[in-house]
This record gives sequence, C-alpha cells and structure tokens, in this order.
Amino acid sequence: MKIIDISQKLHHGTPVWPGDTPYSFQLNWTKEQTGSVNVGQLTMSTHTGTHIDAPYHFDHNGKKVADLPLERFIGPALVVNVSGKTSIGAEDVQHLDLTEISKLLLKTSSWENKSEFPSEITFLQEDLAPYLMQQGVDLIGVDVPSVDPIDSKNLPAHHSIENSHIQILEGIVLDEVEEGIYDLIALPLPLTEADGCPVRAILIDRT
Ligand SMILES: Nc1ccccc1C(=O)C[C@H](N)C(=O)O
Ligand SMILES: [Zn+2]
Ligand SMILES: [Zn+2]
Repeated sequence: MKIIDISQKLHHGTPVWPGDTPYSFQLNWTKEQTGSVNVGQLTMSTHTGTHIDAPYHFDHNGKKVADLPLERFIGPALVVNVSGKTSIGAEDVQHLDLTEISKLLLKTSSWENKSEFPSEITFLQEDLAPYLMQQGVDLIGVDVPSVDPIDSKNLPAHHSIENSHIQILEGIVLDEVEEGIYDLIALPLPLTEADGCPVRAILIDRT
C-alpha cells in the first residue's frame, strides 16, 4: 500500500493566521526530572497547518469538532489541478466525473512559499458547494489556509459549504500529488469544545 502524506509538518515557525497562536512544543518534564520519561506540551491555534474547520468556527450554533460524523473524513477522493485561477466556482468543476467520489481536493498551487503565511490565495465561490452537494461530495480540501479570501470577514464560501453539509479541510499539501482518484483519511481529534483541529491527512494510492 502506497501512502502519500499531504499534511504540513508542524514545527516552531509553521505559519499561522496573522496574530494567531503559533505552534509550540516544549518538554514539560524531562527524563531527568521524572526519573522515567520525557513529557511534552503542545500549544497552537486550532487552525494550524493541515486542519479541519468545524461549523462552530464561523457559526455560534454550529457543530464542534467532536460532533462531526467521522464518515466525512474518510473516503474516495479526487485530486484535481485548478491552478492559475483567482477563484473556483461550479463551472470550474462541471467537467469532472464525480460518481464514486465523496471528497474533492483542489490543487490551486496559490500558496507557493509554505514557510510564510500567504497574503493572497485562490478562494472558492458560493456556487461551488451547492453544486458539489448535488454530486454527492461531503468534503472539500484546499492547499491554502482558507476557502475564502484571506481578508474576508463574512466568509461566504465557509457558510455555503456548511449550508451544503460539506466538510472543510484546509492547508493540505498537494505539490507532489498527481491528479486522480485516491482514498483520503484526515481524522481530527475528538475535541469537544473546538472550532477546528489539525489532522494528519493522507492519500492511499490505489495503483
Ligand atoms: N485563525 C484565524 C484567526 C483570525 C481570523 C481568522 C482565522 C481563520 O482561521 C480563518 C480561516 N478561514 C480558517 O478557517 O482557517
Ligand atoms: Zn481553518
Ligand atoms: Zn476556514
């Protein structure tokens, strides 16, 4: 079985949303201190690196991470190259055969330098999610930190995706991934209060 890791590595310096809590790992106890083990402590924004958004992120009444059905995070995925576009709407994916596909992963290639937070990204249009819902898609993945423009406040794409009962997966790494069908696994931790959660996102190559 060939596994392709499409997760960003987490390290001090992993870029986060401007002003948001940076990623940090530190040893809380050392083996010398405990006499037996090293024990670490993690601090980070829930939107660090490759992560999922729970509807609570942008909707006070929305579901939190632990409430999301796990079926959303596992299943047949199509990786499609949509690079070179300012935004992606229904017309950009109309030619795709989505039978047997439940996850659509968009390779926008609009975040080039992954060591810095991007100032401009390819974003999703409001008509994309309703169309994909009709086609049976239940997760949209993007290789950028947001499905809306970075400076958006009303987040039309986030809301249209939630209204279409589709899961948002952000910050996947598709640079080395060929277009085609894979099986995606991108499970969040069962965080009961959280608005988002980093995930280990992998593609299983069927060939
Ligand atoms: N972490 C933030 C801090 C401040 C303002 C926005 C964000 C976001 O995360 C928004 C983005 N749409 C996201 O879901 O990743
Ligand atoms: Zn997010
Ligand atoms: Zn988001």
